[in-house]
Amino acid sequence: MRKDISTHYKEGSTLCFLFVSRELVTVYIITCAIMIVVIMGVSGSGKTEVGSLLAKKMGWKFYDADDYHPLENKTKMSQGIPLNDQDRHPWLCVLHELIMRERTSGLHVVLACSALKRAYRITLTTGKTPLNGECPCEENEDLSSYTIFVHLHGSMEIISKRLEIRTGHFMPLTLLQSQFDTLEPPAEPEIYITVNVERDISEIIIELQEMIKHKTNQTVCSISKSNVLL
Ligand SMILES: Nc1ncnc2c1ncn2[C@@H]1O[C@H](COP(=O)(O)OP(=O)(O)OP(=O)(O)O)[C@@H](O)[C@H]1O
Ligand SMILES: O=C(O)[C@H](O)[C@@H](O)[C@H](O)[C@H](O)CO
Repeated sequence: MRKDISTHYKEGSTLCFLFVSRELVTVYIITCAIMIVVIMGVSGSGKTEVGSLLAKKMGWKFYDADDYHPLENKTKMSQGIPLNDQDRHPWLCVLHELIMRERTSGLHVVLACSALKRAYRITLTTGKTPLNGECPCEENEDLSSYTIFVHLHGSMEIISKRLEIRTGHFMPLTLLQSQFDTLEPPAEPEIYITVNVERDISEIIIELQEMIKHKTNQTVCSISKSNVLL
């Protein structure tokens, strides 16, 4: 009869199980990669609110891409001028470097980032883009199989109502239409979840936790088994 002698030990994100019988040791190693959860969507869709709360609940790290915009980008937006591909490129490269660094930190990461176009999401995950060439990073790794895009989806009507009452933010409501015009919702082969934001935040978080758990099991955990004869 098999006896589980070590039950399990946890180191980083790897779980190891040893099963010992009279003549055989079976070693199962389950490796779950560090996940990058990008909370994306138009301005006012709730990226900061949902992303920070989700990270807090899960004990994960949280970053807000707005904190990494160069001053010129923030100035432009606050003057009511939408950013273009050239404006966003260096910012996306900085974010790519950030999530690459985080891959070795041992904690899952939540990044709130508009990531409106497919090409922007490619830059985020690979450091490359069909629009502007490669990022000037020392090393680029393709993180697409470890990245889940959570698209916060809501109507122009609801989101503009929320922005009307938001205070102390550089992004004006007048830019909302251009955000919707630029948006390319995520699609296969991207790993993504679409969440309706037109309900209570606590409901959104509960649903997201479940959906992320499900996606994580599907996409980034692998199991290896080996037998050692005694
Ligand atoms: N589910 C929700 N129900 C009600 N209000 C919400 C919800 N989600 C976010 N809000 C509110 O809507 C406003 C916009 O949310 P938030 O600032 O998180 O959006 P954002 O996507 O990060 O915007 P930006 O990209 O412009 O920084 C905030 O005032 C926030 O408190
Ligand atoms: O790609 C973009 O146009 C920007 O990231 C914007 O989405 C703003 O940063 C954000 O909405 C303001 O917080």
